[in-house]
Amino acid sequence: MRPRSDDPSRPSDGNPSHNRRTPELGAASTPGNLSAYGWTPELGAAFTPYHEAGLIPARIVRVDRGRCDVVTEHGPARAATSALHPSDPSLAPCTGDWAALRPSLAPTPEPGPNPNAESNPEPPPPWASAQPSVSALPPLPASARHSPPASAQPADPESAPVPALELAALLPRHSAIVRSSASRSSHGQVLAANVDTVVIAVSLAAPLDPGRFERLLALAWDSGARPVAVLTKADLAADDDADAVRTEVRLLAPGVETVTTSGVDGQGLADLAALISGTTVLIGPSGTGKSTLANALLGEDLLATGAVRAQDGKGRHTTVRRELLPLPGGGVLIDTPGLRGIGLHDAADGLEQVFGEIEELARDCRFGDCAHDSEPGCAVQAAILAGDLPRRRLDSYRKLQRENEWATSRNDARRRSERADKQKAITRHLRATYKFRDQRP
Ligand SMILES: Nc1nc2c(ncn2[C@@H]2O[C@H](COP(=O)(O)OP(=O)(O)OP(=O)(O)O)[C@@H](O)[C@H]2O)c(=O)[nH]1
Ligand SMILES: [Zn+2]
Repeated sequence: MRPRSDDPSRPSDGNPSHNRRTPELGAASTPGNLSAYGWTPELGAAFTPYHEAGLIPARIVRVDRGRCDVVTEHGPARAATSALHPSDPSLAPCTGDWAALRPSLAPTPEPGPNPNAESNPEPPPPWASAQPSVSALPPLPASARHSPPASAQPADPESAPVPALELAALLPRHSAIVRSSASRSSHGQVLAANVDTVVIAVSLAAPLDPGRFERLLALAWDSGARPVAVLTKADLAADDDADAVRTEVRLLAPGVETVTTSGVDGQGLADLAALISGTTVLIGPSGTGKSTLANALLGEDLLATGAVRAQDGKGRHTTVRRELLPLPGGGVLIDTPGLRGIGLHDAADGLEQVFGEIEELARDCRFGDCAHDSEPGCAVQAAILAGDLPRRRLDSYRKLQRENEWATSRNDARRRSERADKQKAITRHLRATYKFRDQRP
């Protein structure tokens, strides 16, 4: 089992053994430190130009206003995100992103009381002399080194000192979990980047909601990651009921690996650990046991489960910390609050994959644009009549398509209006320029 010393988000709890973290960090700060967070030779190759420019690679652990927690070869650090301001929020830095860091151009204020710092002064970085393998990289400025928050409460970003590092660029993502945005804006919001495995939790203690499962499956496929279905709370289900749900899930998700688990008797947890690889996220309805699974995979109670969850001012339960945590068997787990209760966004490809049998039938419809209603020669309706396709599947497909089209069209409308705004701004600028020129003597 890997030592957990490089875990940037482990809360300090006053336990003196945890306060010995800094020297341990040094020991773990070989390039292997970053490979525990998913660094690969391919990323190394993609990073070459940044490396040549003197930038250092990092993975984003958590983002808050203007700052983010990252992990680098040298250990955890804090970096400003202000140098990156993409007009499309879906390109904003997010948990799981790989980034290139450079020393911040912003003046570093006097080191004041840092709410993130531990009470004991930090010794000089042990990697500076002990790790020749990393000395080729610029060492982190002292003020950028970062200790995990002293409590689960996130530090007030306004009062924290300006980090001495900033994100200079994000590496291209190979996958992303995107949520359709809240009503104020119509951009998709990326909840996790560079995800390899999406674990969809389905509770055996409640009746299966096929539509909800199909929606999550579409989202998983659409992210570019590999879905895995986990049937949780096996201890609460009669064997026959569990078998029925398993059969239905396999029908809904052909080719998707399925495991049955219980957080109470531990069944299936090792199988799940063996099934996931790379960067993993857990999605599923509230109360299905995601935190319980996460804790089992992590081997520690790092994430709050239902019983001890904090409540925010609105009386809602919230998972307090946004995290990216290395797993004992390799790989990392991302658990962000937004991943809970996720919707659908631009997931057309994922939907076609989930409803592959309908797409296949539709190829035999007489009309290319058949809506599968009452068109003559509709192969989909024929399959329903013949009992080969449950009507519910077609209804669910349509419902999710409508939802997806709505999210997509909102996004398109937004892009159009942004283009128009930009054009107006240019016109205004030109007008002002002409006016200035015309007024000159
Ligand atoms: N009997 C039984 N209870 C479980 C199991 N897994 C989780 N629970 C309980 O179910 C409740 C919800 O579990 P969580 O792990 O917090 O569920 P969650 O999916 O993380 O919930 P949200 O954070 O609301 O999304 C808790 O009371 C757990 O103790 C299980 O396998 N068996
Ligand atoms: Zn048809």
